[in-house]
Amino acid sequence: MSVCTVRVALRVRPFIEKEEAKNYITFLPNQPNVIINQNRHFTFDHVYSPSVSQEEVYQSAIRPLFEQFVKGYNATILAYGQTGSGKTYSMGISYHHQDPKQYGIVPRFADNLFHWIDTQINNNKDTIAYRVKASFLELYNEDVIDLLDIANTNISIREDTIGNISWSGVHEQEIRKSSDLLNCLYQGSVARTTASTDMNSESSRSHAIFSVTLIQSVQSMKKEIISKFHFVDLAGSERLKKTNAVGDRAKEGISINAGLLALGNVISALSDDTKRGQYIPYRNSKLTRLLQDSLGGNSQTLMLACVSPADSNQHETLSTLKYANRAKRITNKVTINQVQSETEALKEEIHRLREEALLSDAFIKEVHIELDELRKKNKSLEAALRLNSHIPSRKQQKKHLEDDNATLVGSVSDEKRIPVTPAMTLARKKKRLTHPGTVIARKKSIMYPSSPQLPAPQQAQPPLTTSASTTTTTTTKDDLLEKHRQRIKKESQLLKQFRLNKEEVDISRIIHVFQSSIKEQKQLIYFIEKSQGSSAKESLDSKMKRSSLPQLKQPKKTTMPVEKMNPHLQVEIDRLVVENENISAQVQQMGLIVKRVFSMMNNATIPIQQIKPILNKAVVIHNTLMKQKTVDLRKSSSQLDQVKSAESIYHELIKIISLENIKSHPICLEIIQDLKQKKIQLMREQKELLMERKEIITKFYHDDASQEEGQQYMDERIDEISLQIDYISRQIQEITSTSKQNIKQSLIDVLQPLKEGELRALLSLFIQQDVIRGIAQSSMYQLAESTLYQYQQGLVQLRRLEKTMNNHIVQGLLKTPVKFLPNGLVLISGKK
Ligand SMILES: Nc1ncnc2c1ncn2[C@@H]1O[C@H](COP(=O)(O)OP(=O)(O)OP(=O)(O)O)[C@@H](O)[C@H]1O
Repeated sequence: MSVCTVRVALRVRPFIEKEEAKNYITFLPNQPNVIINQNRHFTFDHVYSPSVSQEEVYQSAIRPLFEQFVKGYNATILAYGQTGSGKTYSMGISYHHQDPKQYGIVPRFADNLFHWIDTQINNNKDTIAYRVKASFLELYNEDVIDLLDIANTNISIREDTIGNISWSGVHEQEIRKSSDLLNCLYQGSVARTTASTDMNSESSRSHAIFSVTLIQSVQSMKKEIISKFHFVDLAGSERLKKTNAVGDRAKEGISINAGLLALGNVISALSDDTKRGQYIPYRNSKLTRLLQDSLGGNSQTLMLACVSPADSNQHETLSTLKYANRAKRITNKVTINQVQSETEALKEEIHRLREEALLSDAFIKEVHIELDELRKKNKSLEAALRLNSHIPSRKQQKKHLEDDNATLVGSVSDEKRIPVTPAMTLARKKKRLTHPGTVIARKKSIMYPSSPQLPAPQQAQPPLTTSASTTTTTTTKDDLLEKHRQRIKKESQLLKQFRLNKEEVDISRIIHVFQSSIKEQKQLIYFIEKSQGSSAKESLDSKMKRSSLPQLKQPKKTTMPVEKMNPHLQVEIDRLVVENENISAQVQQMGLIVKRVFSMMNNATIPIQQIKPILNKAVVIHNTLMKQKTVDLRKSSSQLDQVKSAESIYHELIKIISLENIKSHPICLEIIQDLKQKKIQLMREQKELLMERKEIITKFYHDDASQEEGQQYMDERIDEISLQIDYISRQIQEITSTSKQNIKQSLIDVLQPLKEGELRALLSLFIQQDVIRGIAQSSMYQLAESTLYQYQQGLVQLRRLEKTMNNHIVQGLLKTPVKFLPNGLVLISGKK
């Protein structure tokens, strides 16, 4: 990584027709210096007088950037200057010149690039593949427009983890030859918003960014070098009065100035050594956001400051020179974008995996908790079963089995008391096949191997209860328990047999036998629970609950005794169980996301922008969840609860998204504080200017023509400051408002804590701004009517708010008489 400063080139265009050739700029031969009015010196990297040709500008200022661009560095040229100062002409963005000598920077760059690629291909003999893409964006009234695909509305600005800015969703045209690039330029410049103003018959009313991407694929090393070149033609900075702009044109002017003001603030922050490393207000406008990489980021940047030589534009020229002077001090940190695509992909993958791991960890925790609970329940159920039906504990069972095995050798079973389980049947079949010498003790009884080392059949067991031995028509709980006990015993015997005769055993059959056996056990438990009434319901609930654990693998379906269940009910239960599982998992995911967002918001080092994708993810989850809500959930109240909790989480999300909480993010508080300070400072400045202006106007009435210049200067400054205050006010309002629909309420919130003096200042400021705008749009002597009308309208609007304003100071203030003075000032006095 290397550090380089923003380079600045000054270009002074020739006089144009309507300008009086009265010069005030002095050029020093062979030196990059200019002197304004013989007293202000400026030094830049390049200074071009009106006689310098397009070719000279390209070769001296742009060619070095081109050389870096093809090595893999990003590059940006920013054309800055007042309306009609020659930005579009120099950049060549509005490509319609027939004379090649008049070609601007971009057409020359196109030729340069494809000539270079041809040479490379000839020299490198196909070891590197070259691809060129172009995009063309326009920023008009804070809307980003894709000039190569006007219908495209998917553009967004993204910042990766190391701060690189990328624009996604922008249409990128594949370029194969120089003329393709020029076609793009032409297509885009036709679509660009231009209009005629008093200062330029074809004035660009927007900021335009033409970008060329070069992708060099080094095939042997499987790596790519991607570099971008942005050509930025900024809209002209203009003052409403000077351009005589009204209506839409005036609105454009305000928006253009707001963008340029934000750009100026970014330049100031970056060029101020005392503020190095501090917050840079890139987010204040789309222009600065789009250009974030070119200012203080990973790009070699050249500012082409364009000025008019005309004396009448002296003020604008001076302000452009000051602007450019500040830009000189900005340092960028540039790196070659090697294998950028691969590293980006890996970074994203790591980020994604980290997030997944976080979620999985949480799920696993939840699963463990639920498992523990289930284990506890299982224990108590077993204990209850033992209590009810004398089932021996596992320890007892083991002992019992050992005792039984000891007595089983050579014994014969009683067919009435020993139920035949599938395992036993298998044993019988297996014996028939493998041990021809089996002795069949009785009809229907199980078979026992004649081999002495194999376990012999047990003796008939005495009935556990009297009913078990006497009742054969109705199966009682004790019958079943007895059956259960016998089955355990037999399974154990079978296992022993299998262990001894491994080579003859088909393992899949063993599994099958044990599966049937498990099913049998479940039937038994179900029967017992059913016979215990409410306990059956509990069992079903617990099964449902067990199934609603967050699933790391495929969810298991609840196995119910098929012959005891209504098949429709079984299907319905299965469906609900699966739904329940999904909802539960999603609710947990959302919960985690909300927690994460809250913790992120309390961390001042995390930019708000990083939080947004996570919120979006949560909203996607929420939407799927809400679709499921339409499913008939009457049968499951637990699911309704889940949906309700999902809704409450969603409302939390909505709050975050509507900036209610982001507002209290430390960065936001800092911005608001900063803006308030700036606003107060500007208001003070404006007050002083208004006083000065008043004096000038007074003198002006005394026919002191020499004051005209001063008055004009004041007007312009007041214009500028009003715009800045306007812009800052809007920003404060945007940041402090809870939602767009609720601006009135938030205005009250902003006004309520203000002291009376501050409120007066604020209101008078609003009114004065109206008056100033009125002055800008009408002539000095006819202002009274229109301004008074505007002023009255403003008051009506404020009074309308009065009802909703629960603040006696505001109410009192609105009743205060206000005097409209003929010089355009408004007197708000507390006294009648
Ligand atoms: N160096 C130059 N040589 C000859 N003519 C020039 C030069 N610079 C500008 N012009 C002419 O001056 C006029 C205004 O220039 P241009 O449209 O480029 O201004 P601009 O700064 O882009 O204005 P806007 O911001 O309003 O778009 C055009 O007619 C253009 O041809």
